[in-house]
Amino acid sequence: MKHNRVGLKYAISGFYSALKTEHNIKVHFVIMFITLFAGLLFGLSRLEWLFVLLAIGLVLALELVNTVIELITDVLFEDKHEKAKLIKDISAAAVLVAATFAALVGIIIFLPKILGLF
Ligand SMILES: Nc1ncnc2c1ncn2[C@@H]1O[C@H](COP(=O)(O)OP(=O)(O)OP(=O)(O)O)[C@@H](O)[C@H]1O
Repeated sequence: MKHNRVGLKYAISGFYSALKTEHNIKVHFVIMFITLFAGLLFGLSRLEWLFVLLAIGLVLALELVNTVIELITDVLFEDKHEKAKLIKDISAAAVLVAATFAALVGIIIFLPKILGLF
């Protein structure tokens, strides 16, 4: 139990470090808060919340993994290297796929509600 608490402390510390140093994570964090606020404002259904939360969690988790992959790549390849480029570009592509899915979820759920306001 104590071990779990210590693990959680390190995980939260890792999250703060990533948030402080990674611009993309900051941007996704701001988008997350705006989306959650909009969700509360529009009174999303249980199913809509499920998709929104899944999409947000997927993007944030992949951003964190992408950050780790970038860090490891920088340690392994100090100079320019074809493989380093490939690793970073594919890792960034994984985030892009999740972010695109999240944007689609956002459009499908929020667009009809926003249009309904007019
Ligand atoms: N060691 C390297 N060798 C070859 N290409 C590299 C190397 N490091 C980065 N690149 C290329 O430059 C791009 C930008 O890399 P950079 O390290 O500047 O930013 P990042 O760490 O991928 O992203 P960010 O810092 O914006 O979160 C990478 O996606 C990759 O295409």
